[in-house]
Amino acid sequence: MRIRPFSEDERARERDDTCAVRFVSDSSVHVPSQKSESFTFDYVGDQDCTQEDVFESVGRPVVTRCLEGYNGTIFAYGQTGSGKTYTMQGPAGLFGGPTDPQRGLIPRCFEHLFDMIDAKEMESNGKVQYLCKASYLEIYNETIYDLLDNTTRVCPLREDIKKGVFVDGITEETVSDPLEAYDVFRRGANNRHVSATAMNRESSRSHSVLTLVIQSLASVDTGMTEIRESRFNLVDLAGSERQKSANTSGMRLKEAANINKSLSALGKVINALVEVGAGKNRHVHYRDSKLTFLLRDSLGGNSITCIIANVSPAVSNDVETLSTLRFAQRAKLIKNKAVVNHDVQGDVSQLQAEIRRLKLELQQLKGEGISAGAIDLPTDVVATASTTTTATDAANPNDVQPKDLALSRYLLSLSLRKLHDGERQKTSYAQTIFELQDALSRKNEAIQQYKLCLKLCKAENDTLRRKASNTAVHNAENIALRSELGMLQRLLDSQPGKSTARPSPLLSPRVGWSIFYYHESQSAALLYRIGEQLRRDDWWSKRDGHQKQFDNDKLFEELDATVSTNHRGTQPLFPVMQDMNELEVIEEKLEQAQADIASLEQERDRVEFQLNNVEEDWHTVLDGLRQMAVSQSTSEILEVLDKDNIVTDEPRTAWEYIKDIVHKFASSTQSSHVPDAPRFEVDNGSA
Ligand SMILES: Nc1ncnc2c1ncn2[C@@H]1O[C@H](COP(=O)(O)OP(=O)(O)OP(=O)(O)O)[C@@H](O)[C@H]1O
Repeated sequence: MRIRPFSEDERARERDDTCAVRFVSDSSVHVPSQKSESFTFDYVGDQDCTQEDVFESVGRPVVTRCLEGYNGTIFAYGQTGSGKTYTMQGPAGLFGGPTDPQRGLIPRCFEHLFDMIDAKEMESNGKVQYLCKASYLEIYNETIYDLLDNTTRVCPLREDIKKGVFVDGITEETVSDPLEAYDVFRRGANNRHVSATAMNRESSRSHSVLTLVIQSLASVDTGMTEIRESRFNLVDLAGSERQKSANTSGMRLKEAANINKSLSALGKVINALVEVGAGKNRHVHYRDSKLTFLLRDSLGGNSITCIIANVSPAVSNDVETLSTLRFAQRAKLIKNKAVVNHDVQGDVSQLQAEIRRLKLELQQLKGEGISAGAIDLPTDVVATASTTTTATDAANPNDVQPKDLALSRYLLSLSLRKLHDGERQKTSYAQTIFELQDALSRKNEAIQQYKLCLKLCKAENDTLRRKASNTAVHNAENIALRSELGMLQRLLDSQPGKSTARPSPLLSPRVGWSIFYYHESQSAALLYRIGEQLRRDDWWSKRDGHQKQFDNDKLFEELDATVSTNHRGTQPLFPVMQDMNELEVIEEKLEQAQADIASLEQERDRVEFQLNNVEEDWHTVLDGLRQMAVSQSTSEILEVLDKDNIVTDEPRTAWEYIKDIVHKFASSTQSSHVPDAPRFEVDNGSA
């Protein structure tokens, strides 16, 4: 674990420069502001830890083992801006060469690697030769790019039984000294996706993997050639970040989402491997991300793997720091099984010679009382040895040379390696079987889901069938209703005084009920109900998707058109209600009309009452006039009436009428005769 120094920004922002991580001992720490959890690591570098310190504790041992033939991987893991790139490469843009104290782990590993290669080659007097090839890739937005190819070529990830997981078509450049290796590294690093985020001005937006394939050819005494090949991965992961604090958007947000997704896949793989290590039966989802699939061997297989957990000293980052420490602590529980990757080659005569020597070796071992079983040789070797021992013994028992002992050890090591390889193969087959079983169970789940879907579809189908048969019943009912309508129509048409003309929509059975417009209200009410039934059927038919059978809307329109053209100038008995709203409007109008009628009737009563009063008044007037006529002449009566203004000017006809009556009374001998009360002409407007 490595804590980087405070950055300028953090110094300005934090209230004091107390480090968020406290040392409990040389190799264990805790984060006081969070839960007091302690973490123990192989090495803890504080803020003063140098690049040299990191190299000595991680780089040197791994490079040394890689030269022996082991695969090796070094990861830098941590929150964005925590110092991963600084640790692996050095300060941004620095490729200053072997003298720069700030250069990171990668350049230092190159230097150590080639120093050791030189030393070994010299020591072996040319019997051992090394070959180094470098490739450099990045995983950006879940796509693998070859960083040594300026065309930013996308490379597919493939799997092969012999080669394992590999990047197809990636550029591999042979490097024979640190300077050539620096050059490859510099070119690739310049092609990386880097951009400024709120947390880091030069944030790596991808995971980068620099791989050195180290091969060695060594001539052994027997004239055979031993080949060793190891892969050394130097991985600078992209930093995890919280979207909120990273303040990213658009493309940056997509990058961040992909980074977080692949880091979460890495976390899950680590967790699963820890559980597998604890004896649990877990499937490890290497294929969930390109990163975990590419580095499958480094994570849980044949590799010596180190993770450098980079953390920030700032208290404001303590949540991320805690998460990094927990990740590293879990990863530390994984136990990989690293083996030397070697093979032996030789021509036929060399191999035959070796077999002869091995037989002698066995013979000697037998002579020394060491059984093949005691050294756990493969049974086929033992069998071959026992069939040939007697003959060899008899021929020349003293022929065994002391150097055959070395050969025997070699044979033993070969056998053990074979066993080891067998074991590895068994493990890999077991893993494949496990993966297949997992895939199978997922397929089974999918099949179950399909079955469920099928069941639901069938149920839906049955419902539709049932509805279809309901529709058939409705249709049958419709036909019956139509024939009933036809019959009613014929009945009504045959009534005297009724029109026998058929409206044209009757040609369409569905519109048969338009005969309302020609029928008595009793029949029309019945037909109206039938029509409503038809409309309801029509709605159900539509709902069930059977509206194709009748284009009812058109028919109803046709019906309305018929109403307006064919009703022979009379109002239809029952208007066609296109919808309930129209019905409501008409009902409202009806209510309004009824209210109007009621108020008119009131008015009529009032007027009738006044008329009665007027009639009574007239009787009184006539009585008065009659009495006056007994004692006074016509002119005298008229004079009195005129003088006292008894009869006003309005209406004038009343005055004329009174004069007429007075004359009549005067001329009448029968004073009891009472003329009728006058009738005034009332014009329509003044009612
Ligand atoms: N040990 C250190 N000493 C001095 N400066 C450091 C150290 N570690 C990191 N820095 C500085 O901190 C800044 C961020 O570091 P760096 O870019 O390595 O972070 P990172 O973890 O790679 O971030 P990202 O995931 O965003 O790429 C850089 O300016 C770097 O130079």
